[in-house]
Amino acid sequence: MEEVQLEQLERWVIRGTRRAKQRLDPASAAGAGAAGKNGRKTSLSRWKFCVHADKRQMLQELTRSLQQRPAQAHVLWELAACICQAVAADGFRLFLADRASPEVLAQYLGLDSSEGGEPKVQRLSSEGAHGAEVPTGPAHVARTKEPLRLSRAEPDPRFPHAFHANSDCTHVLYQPVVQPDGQLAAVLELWRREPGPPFHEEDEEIASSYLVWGGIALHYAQLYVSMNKQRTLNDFLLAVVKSIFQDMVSIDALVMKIMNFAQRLVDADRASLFLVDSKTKELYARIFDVGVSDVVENAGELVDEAGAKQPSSREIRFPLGTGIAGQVALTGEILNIDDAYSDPRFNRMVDQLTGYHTQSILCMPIFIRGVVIGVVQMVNKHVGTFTKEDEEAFETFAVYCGLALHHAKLYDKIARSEQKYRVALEVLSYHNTCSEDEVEKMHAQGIPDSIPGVDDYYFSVFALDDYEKARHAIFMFQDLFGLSRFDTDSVIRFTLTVKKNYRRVPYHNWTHGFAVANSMYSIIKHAPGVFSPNECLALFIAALCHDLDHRGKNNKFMLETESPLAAIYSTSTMEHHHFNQTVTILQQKGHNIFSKLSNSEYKQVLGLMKHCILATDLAVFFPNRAKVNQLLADNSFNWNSSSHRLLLQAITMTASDLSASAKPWELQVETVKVIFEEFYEQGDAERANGLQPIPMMDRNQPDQQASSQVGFLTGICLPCYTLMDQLIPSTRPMLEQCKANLKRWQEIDESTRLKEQKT
Ligand SMILES: Nc1nc2c(ncn2[C@@H]2O[C@@H]3COP(=O)(O)O[C@H]3[C@H]2O)c(=O)[nH]1
Repeated sequence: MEEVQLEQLERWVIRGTRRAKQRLDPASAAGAGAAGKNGRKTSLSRWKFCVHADKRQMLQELTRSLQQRPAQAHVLWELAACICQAVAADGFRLFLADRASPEVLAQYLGLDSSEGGEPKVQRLSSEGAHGAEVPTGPAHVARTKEPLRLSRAEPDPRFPHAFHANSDCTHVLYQPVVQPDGQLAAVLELWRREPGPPFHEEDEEIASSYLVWGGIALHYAQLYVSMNKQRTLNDFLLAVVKSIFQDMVSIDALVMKIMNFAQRLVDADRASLFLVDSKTKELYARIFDVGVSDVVENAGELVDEAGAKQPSSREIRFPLGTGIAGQVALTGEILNIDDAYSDPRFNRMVDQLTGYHTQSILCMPIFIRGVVIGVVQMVNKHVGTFTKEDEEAFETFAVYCGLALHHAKLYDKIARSEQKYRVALEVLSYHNTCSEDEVEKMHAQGIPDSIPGVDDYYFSVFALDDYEKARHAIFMFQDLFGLSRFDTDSVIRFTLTVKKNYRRVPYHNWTHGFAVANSMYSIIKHAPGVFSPNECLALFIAALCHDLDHRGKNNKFMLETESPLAAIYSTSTMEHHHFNQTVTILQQKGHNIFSKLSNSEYKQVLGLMKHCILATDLAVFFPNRAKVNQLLADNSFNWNSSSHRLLLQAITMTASDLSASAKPWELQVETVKVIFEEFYEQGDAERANGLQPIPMMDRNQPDQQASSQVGFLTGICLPCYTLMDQLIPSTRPMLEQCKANLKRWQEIDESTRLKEQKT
């Protein structure tokens, strides 16, 4: 616009249009050219200076009206008024073309000021519907997309009814309004009365030239309208997505909102949502008749006067495959039907039931993971029938409807399984907590003030029954921490419930849990001041609980057999579970032994306990050992560093966990017996699962025991107690006994080999 004169641009466009016409239809273009030569001068200069020659002004006016009301019909109306003035016509009529069937014209009557500026149109059809006569001139121009000039004095035999006897117009010019894509947008009719001159080719040119500019305005009008529409749509979709994530509870309201918007978007009279009942292979109305004031939501129920929901006797439900909706549900394909009653698939039953008259239908499937779960139906477009554009817009909404429903289903599922989980937990907690009788009994019996020898590194746990072990555990707790900061009943209850939550497996049972707690007690007792009181608390309770609910199978087994536990925790699977079990017990009524701790202390102790229980995974020991070794080699172990202290706690946990290897020989042998029994049970289970157990777990290779013990003590236990000896020298008896046990295992291994060589 800055580089080129308006008139120059105009000439180019007109010439360009002519050339295109010539290419399409050389004969008629040559004829038109000849007529031009024989007729009056066709120079544009003649009208250039007339009323609206300043098209800049016209464009400005059009732009202004566009901003106020960017509807295409209105822009055309404004343009027609300009042309009418420019060619000095006495009046005009504007016929709008239907994009789907351009030969169907509707007369645009401008804006109705009585209805707040609503556009008024009168539909015309070839039969002259609504009493309106079809003017044959516009119909002809709509077909040919060529201008047409008629005069009363020179009747054209093709249009015998062009001039009414009672109308005073004597000359008419019909001008097609064609869009850049070649689609007919409208036909403009201009007329003159006596004594006005007939229209000439020059008038056509003037009109064409205006239409060039009008085309630009129209183009922008459409861009503006679609941009606005898109913005509204985007805003709405964003709101929908937000709602899906934010107010999960009001999903019904959300679906309703989506339906309402979709209905307005495609200008439908009613909208409904049907869902597939996969059990009965039926469709039923979930939301029916959006668009009327008393929408029936969940058509299986109706709301009575008092507001109570009552089952409806007229629930809308029909078999899959019946009707348009049923067809869409069955095939998963969109159906856009102009006249429902002339479609054999239409199910008239619903109209009979509701008394409503269905005309046009736009029906769309809703998919969840490729399966049709329902259909959305838009009924009766207010003007005309549903277009391709409606289909496209509607498709987006169907996707969002699906998304909302999918979320609703998932949410419902989650809510239900949460309830189920709670019920299961309730049942479990009843069976997995100790009885009040047991608490009472322990209470009545009392906790001894001292138990000689219990803090000895070589203390034997085998002499005690399960109940006595619990009593000893409570004693050790009381001895380490006193009972002033703790509720005695909670400590008793907690210990008895921990006992109950160890399974009856050969090795990882209550005896082992108790033995590890006892070793931890001995370490703490022999090293006063090494650990802080809260560290002691975490270490002792972690040791007592460190194998809660162990199933006698290791982490590798859990992973290989795809246990749900391994799905939750891919590393340190069982250790995470042991810690979770500990927390679960603490949360049971009357079990929170830490209830008197301050919030920050509680948090600290629980955090340390988690660290300590996770440290019993031997996979964690190796890197820990390397780190501590390095610190000791560098002489940089810092007792005030919290990370160094965490490392020390982790090694102390391992030392307690493996303490059977540091017990006198008879106790070591007794423990190894049950360890191997458990290993063999795992080996059996692996075999049953089609896996080959490692030799140590293969009950057909019992000769492996001594050599495995040599390996285990050399590779893990000795390094652990050596570290402990360096960090806490009072633990030396553990190291010494471990060395002695290793020697015995080496001897046995040696003799086993000799026996093997002999046979
Ligand atoms: N071979 C062997 N393994 C042991 C012995 N004591 C403990 N373990 C293993 O060391 C592991 C330490 O962590 P877990 O208690 O989970 O499981 C234990 C056993 O798998 C033992 O005396 N011999």
